[in-house]
Amino acid sequence: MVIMAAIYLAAYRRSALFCRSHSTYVRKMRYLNKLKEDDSLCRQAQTSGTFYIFHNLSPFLQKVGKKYLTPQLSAAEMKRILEKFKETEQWIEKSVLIGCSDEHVPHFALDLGALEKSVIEAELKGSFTDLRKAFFVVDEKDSSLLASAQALLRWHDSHQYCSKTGQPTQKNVAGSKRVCHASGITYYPQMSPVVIILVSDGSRCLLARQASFPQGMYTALSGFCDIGEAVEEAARREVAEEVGLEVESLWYSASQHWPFPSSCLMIACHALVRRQQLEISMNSLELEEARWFGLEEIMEGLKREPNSAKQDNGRFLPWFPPKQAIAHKLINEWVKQQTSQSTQVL
Ligand SMILES: NC(=O)c1ccc[n+]([C@@H]2O[C@H](COP(=O)([O-])OP(=O)(O)OC[C@H]3O[C@@H](n4cnc5c(N)ncnc54)[C@H](O)[C@@H]3O)[C@@H](O)[C@H]2O)c1
Ligand SMILES: [Mg+2]
Repeated sequence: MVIMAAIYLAAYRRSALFCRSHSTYVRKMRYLNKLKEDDSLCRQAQTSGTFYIFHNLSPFLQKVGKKYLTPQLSAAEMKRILEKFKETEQWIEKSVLIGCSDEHVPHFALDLGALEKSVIEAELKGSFTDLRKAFFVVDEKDSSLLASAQALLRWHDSHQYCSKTGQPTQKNVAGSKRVCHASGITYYPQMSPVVIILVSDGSRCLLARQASFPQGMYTALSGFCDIGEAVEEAARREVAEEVGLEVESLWYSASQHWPFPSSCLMIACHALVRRQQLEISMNSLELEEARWFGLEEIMEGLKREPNSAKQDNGRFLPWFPPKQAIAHKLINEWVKQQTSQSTQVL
């Protein structure tokens, strides 16, 4: 069985690599899809793949100089670590597929939460770091990879049982689904859709803060989509609920997976509100403050670092979310829009 799978895997890789009619990207996506669908192919891929490790959902990082790296362990290194703990290779079965290289080396994520953290850290010369820190200190490409790997590990951890029968669910090898064999129900990993809206009146934009935010930080309005709601409806409702304004027009900007507090799909939009009613009526159950910002104040805020925001009188000057957050992109786009408008007027 294993030999057959190995032959198949080698043949599949060869055909995928030499198939000139498709781009590298298309071949890569097809290979990943195949690994999700074919358990024996994926089990074989685990023996030649690389592993990102986590401990109770905290990713493993290594600090090299001032940089934080996210090391990938080879299958042989994984085996060595597990043997050190007198654990069998069956642990590898707990890993989930999170991507592959252009050369079709598959990448997996594995949570070693049941093993002694300090021993692994000493052995591999690094540390398991809370994602709330790790996400902001690693390279941007690595931060989105860590976020989606953690989201998938978290989903498996919290979907061990069928919500209809209470029986244990089984993951497929890639970890792209779980099945309850008693009821036949298949569960797929989920994200909660959230709209994030940068409201503008044409020359100012509206930012808000919740009491739980770090001091001085303001961001765009946001909220979870209700069941059955379209993105446009959710955006209009959230603006009405949180600041009492009516959206006149709305346009999509981009989307992002956001891992805090757990797996949201952020759908980012710009909105223009009616000029006749610009007075904010804030919902103080959800927000601590919501106000209009002019272009100059936004440009100053974008330059400000959180640790330079505190003034001598103890108050904080406004600062905005870092580049990893889609709110940052919305604010930057608004600035570009404003500055190109003023150039056009001149
Ligand atoms: N990446 C970014 O730039 C960015 C910016 C702002 C907010 N966010 C994220 O957007 C998310 C939602 O923002 P919000 O707090 O303004 O939402 P919100 O205004 O909908 O308020 C949150 C409340 O909604 C309820 N709720 C409804 N459905 C929920 C669900 N599926 N999961 C959790 N709570 C649910 C809960 O009562 C919760 O307290 C947060 O996770 C936040 O981290 C990301
Ligand atoms: Mg909100």
